[in-house]
Order: sequence, then structure tokens, then C-alpha cells
Amino acid sequence: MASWRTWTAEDAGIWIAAPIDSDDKYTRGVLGVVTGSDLYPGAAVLGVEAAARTGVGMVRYVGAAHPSELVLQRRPEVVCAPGRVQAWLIGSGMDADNRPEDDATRLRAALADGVPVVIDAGALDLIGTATGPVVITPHFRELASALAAAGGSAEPVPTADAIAADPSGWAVRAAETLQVTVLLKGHMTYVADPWGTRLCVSAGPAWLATAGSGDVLGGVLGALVATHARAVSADRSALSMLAATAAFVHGRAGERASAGGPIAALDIAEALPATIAELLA
Ligand SMILES: NC(=O)C1=CN([C@@H]2O[C@H](COP(=O)(O)OP(=O)(O)OC[C@H]3O[C@@H](n4cnc5c(N)ncnc54)[C@H](O)[C@@H]3O)[C@@H](O)[C@H]2O)[C@@H](O)CC1
Ligand SMILES: Nc1ncnc2c1ncn2[C@@H]1O[C@H](COP(=O)(O)OP(=O)(O)O)[C@@H](O)[C@H]1O
Repeated sequence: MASWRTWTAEDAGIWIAAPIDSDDKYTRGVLGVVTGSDLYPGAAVLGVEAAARTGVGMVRYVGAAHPSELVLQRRPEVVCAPGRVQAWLIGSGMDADNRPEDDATRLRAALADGVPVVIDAGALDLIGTATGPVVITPHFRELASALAAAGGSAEPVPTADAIAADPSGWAVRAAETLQVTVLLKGHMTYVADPWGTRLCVSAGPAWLATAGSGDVLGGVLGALVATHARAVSADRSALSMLAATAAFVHGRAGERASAGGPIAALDIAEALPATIAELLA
């Protein structure tokens, strides 16, 4: 059995793309985002904020009117018009059981685009419909639901408690069952893919266990994937490296935001530029 490699600051630094003199916004990479809902509009704001602060050429946000308005209020640089993207982030702040038809259409279009997709929270039931490379970012309950939605496994579907008792084992089983790259969130984050990559990340303080923290992680990973589209098409394990880097950057930003005290999710996003500068230095 492959052993778990602990992801380091040096590893993370290699997977952050700093712009070069000849870059423009499109050569850096555009992230498309389908997140948020009338129920959870804040998740859209947090993910977009995190993507913008991780560094990406442009964010295209495609969502319902209310979250779109809040996203634009916070981040006027976001473009809400349709267009080409290098990667998608979908599902944060959505509820698969209450999916408006407009959101279903937007999610279908993103999943049919053929570019890499980061699938979170309320889009995890759609993993099997993606046409491009996929990385999923569930917590324990979400992984249990995703495995239940996928069905067809020889093993009985695990409960969230069973996953919590063996997160590394379930990250691997999920990668093999679902045939996607899995980033399983928790105090220790495990990244596994169907091709044998096994990475673990323990960068952050337990203060990160706060509402919206995972929505920020989604934005960080979305930006990293959009800025590494070529690496992802050249090497199927690249998504694992990017996922581990996202968890590392998120953890370090959490440490910086916390300085030993409590954190609100937006604090993590605001700590990202300085965290990335430190990792690139
Ligand atoms: N600001 C925002 O807009 C936020 C949106 N979020 C979004 O919210 C959606 C649902 O995420 P969840 O992680 O909550 O989904 P889950 O379905 O994993 O968690 C909900 C379950 O947690 C349990 N639960 C709820 N309240 C509890 C309590 N007080 N004590 C113990 N157990 C409790 C219940 O069993 C409930 O069914 C996702 O789309 C997510 O992205 C969250 O990320 C939080 C922040
Ligand atoms: N005890 C913990 N210690 C460190 N990090 C944690 C801990 N619990 C959760 N996290 C991190 O915080 C984030 C929580 O994500 P998630 O559960 O999706 O929250 P939300 O849905 O509220 O955004 C993940 O990145 C996870 O790795």
C-alpha cells in the first residue's frame, strides 16, 4: 500500500503560479464559479473572495441574482457575463435536495465544459456527470452522502462516523470508487487519487473549524486549478498536488488570521495574499 506523503511549505510553493511579465489576465487563467444560493449566498462571496486573493486572471461568477449581487458588492472585479474559463468551482452554498432549475442548468453547463472542476458541498451528487478532470472537497458527512449518491459500490455505504474513524482509508476508497481526486477535509486533510497519489496536510489550527471555512478552501483550490490548467491536462496527478497546496495555503492563512485566537471565514481569505507571498519567497 502506498504511504502518505506530508505536504510541506516547499511543495506548496512549487504549485503556486506567480505571474510573469508577459502574462495577461487570460494567460494566467480564468475561474468559473457556480456557487451560492438564496439560502447560502455567503458561501458564494467567500469562495470568490478566496479565489481572487489566491491569485487568478479573472473570476467569472455565474449564479442566481441575489448571490450575484452580493458577490459584486464585495468584489467588483468579478465578471458575471458568460465566457471561456480554464476551470470551474461548483457546489459550495448549494443544496442538492433543493436545486432551482436555473442552478441545475448552470451546473450542467459547467460539468459539460470539459475543463477541470472542483466539486464541493451541494454539487457532490453530480460527480458522475463531469466531462473533465474532477477534484472533490467533501467533509465527512458530505463524503458519506456522495458515496451514497454514487451507489453501485460493493461495500456498504459508510456513515460519517465511520469516515471520521478512518479518514485516510476512506479518502482512498472514495478516490477508487468515484474515480476522481478526493480532498477529504478535517484537522488532518487527506488527498488521494485513483492513480496512487497519497498526500496529507496538517497545516492549520482547530480554529479553522468555523462556518464558511470550507467555502474559502474551495475558492483557493479553484484559483490554483485555473492557473495550472496546462499542468492538469499534462499530468493526472497534478490535481492532487494542487489540492494539497490549497489545504496547505488555507491552513497557513488560518494560522496567520488566528494568531492564537478565533477566526471568521473571511479572515482566512484576507490572510491569503501575505501567506502566498511567504510561500513564494
Ligand atoms: N455562509 C455560508 O453561506 C455558509 C454556507 N455553507 C453551506 O451550507 C451548506 C450545508 O453545509 P453543512 O456542512 O452544514 O451540511 P451538512 O449537511 O453536512 O450538515 C448539516 C447537518 O449537520 C447537523 N447539524 C446541524 N446543526 C447542528 C448542530 N447545531 N449541532 C450538531 N449537528 C448539527 C445535522 O445533522 C444536519 O443534517 C453547504 O452548501 C455549505 O457550502 C456552510 O459552508 C457554512 C457557511
Ligand atoms: N479541527 C480542525 N482543525 C483544523 N482544520 C479544520 C478542523 N476542522 C475543520 N477544519 C478545516 O476547516 C474547513 C471546514 O470546511 P467545511 O466543513 O466544509 O466548513 P463549511 O462548510 O462551514 O465551509 C476545512 O478546510 C477543514 O479542513
